[in-house]
Amino acid sequence: MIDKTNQEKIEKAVRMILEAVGEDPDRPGLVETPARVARSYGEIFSSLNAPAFDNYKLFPVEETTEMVLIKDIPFYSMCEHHLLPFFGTVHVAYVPDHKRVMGLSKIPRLIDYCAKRPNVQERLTVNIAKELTRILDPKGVAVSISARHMCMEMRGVEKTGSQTESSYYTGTFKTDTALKQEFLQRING
Ligand SMILES: Nc1nc2c(ncn2[C@@H]2O[C@H](COP(=O)(O)OP(=O)(O)OP(=O)(O)O)[C@@H](O)[C@H]2O)c(=O)[nH]1
Ligand SMILES: [Zn+2]
Repeated sequence: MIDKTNQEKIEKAVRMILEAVGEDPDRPGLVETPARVARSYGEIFSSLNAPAFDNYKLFPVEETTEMVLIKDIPFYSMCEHHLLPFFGTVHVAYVPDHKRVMGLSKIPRLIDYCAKRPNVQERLTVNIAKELTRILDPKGVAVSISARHMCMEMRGVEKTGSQTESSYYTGTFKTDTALKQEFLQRING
């Protein structure tokens, strides 16, 4: 949520942008636009004003499994260079330690937390792994992201449909080649 002062700040800025690009911010279709944009920025960048991610539950287990993998998690973020969206899917795996696992729904929540701020894809990839490590201290984490960047599609080089892939591995995913292969096989199969 954005407070009243910042809501008004964004509204003023959007009004100025509309004027600068040659629009009439007072025409009926646009009069509510600055306020709408301000509210939507409140959602799109919601993690900027949020405290550290603490909305999770850890559950004790009698025996830990091998890799826990959640794949094809959709995400939306904003490129920090152009403030245009980039979006796609995240695959996250971790090997539990300390006989505890994370509530499954909290992993997509954690991804949203990392995504809802200005980003580059590489930092988003690393941040997801670092947050999971902070929370779970697992034996290893693997994060793979495949995304489409609107700054490369609707402007600039205009490479429609191009996909940017990034990955980050820690712990056993770095040291155990077979484990990493299994992760890659599972996300690609
Ligand atoms: N590494 C990385 N680069 C990104 C990401 N999102 C956007 N970019 C790039 O950031 C760069 C910014 O380059 P600049 O030359 O400053 O900006 P620009 O003149 O708008 O560049 P063009 O997009 O090539 O027109 C571009 O090459 C974008 O493709 C990202 O998530 N990761
Ligand atoms: Zn961009």
